[in-house]
Amino acid sequence: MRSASKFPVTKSNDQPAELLLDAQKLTVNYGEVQALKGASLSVQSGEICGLVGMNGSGKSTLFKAIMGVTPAEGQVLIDGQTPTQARKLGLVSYVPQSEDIDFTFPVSVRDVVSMGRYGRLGPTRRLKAADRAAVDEALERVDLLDLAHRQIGNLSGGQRKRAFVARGLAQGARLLLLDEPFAGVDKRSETMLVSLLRQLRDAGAGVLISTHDLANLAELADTAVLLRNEVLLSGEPGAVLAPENLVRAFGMNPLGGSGV
Ligand SMILES: Nc1ncnc2c1ncn2[C@@H]1O[C@H](COP(=O)(O)OP(=O)(O)OP(=O)(O)O)[C@@H](O)[C@H]1O
Repeated sequence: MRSASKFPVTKSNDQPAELLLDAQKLTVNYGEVQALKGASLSVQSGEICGLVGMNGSGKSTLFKAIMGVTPAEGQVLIDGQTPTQARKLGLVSYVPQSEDIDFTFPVSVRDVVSMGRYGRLGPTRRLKAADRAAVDEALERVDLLDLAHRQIGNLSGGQRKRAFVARGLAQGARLLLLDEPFAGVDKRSETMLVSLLRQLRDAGAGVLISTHDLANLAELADTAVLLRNEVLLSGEPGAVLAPENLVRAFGMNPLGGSGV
């Protein structure tokens, strides 16, 4: 088990960890609703961080604030860059919740994965041989090469998630943000996604992932953050997900038991 993100993490190749996400005091208000209140968290290279909280606790808002697509008070640095700059440089890849994606859009699976290369292309957006090779490799890694021609909406839930993760692979993003990647996903896709995330982590990427699958989070994540519109607790998953903390975050223990 790796140490909490507050402390230095040493990657398997003994390279010192780099701070890939530094989010400080993020506050987001939607009119009267305070979705985020001074939330701070960090993710280092070689770290999978699990974001946990009940419905409405601000997880999706946090992802959008990190990406710079929802206005927020506070500061975000992605590999030392502002979110806008980090998106331009292809440093960060975001897989939103399925509900936030228009799957009727007339694009193929290959088109979606190719979008990961757009930041590197000129204004014509014409893929070069190296871009096509990167797209093919990403499709192969998520086992979607055979379905590359299909319209994105004509995939299963799990295949769609794999397509969006492949976009991040093709991009070579250093930081991956995944909002509920296991929701509505078949077992095979879930196993493949977990294996991919571990490979990316071991290659030095940073991963922030929200999930309701608390039972398996401690095995997947190196660190965990408990959110209830503010960060209640962050650190080693076993400690963060202790029953009494889950009761604080959810008002009950979602894993069962009395909790306290
Ligand atoms: N565009 C919006 N306008 C107004 N309120 C919003 C908007 N988006 C989110 N909210 C509110 O902000 C709060 C946080 O929502 P958010 O979607 O970030 O939570 P979440 O933890 O991702 O929830 P879930 O697990 O259900 O996806 C909720 O009270 C929600 O109703």
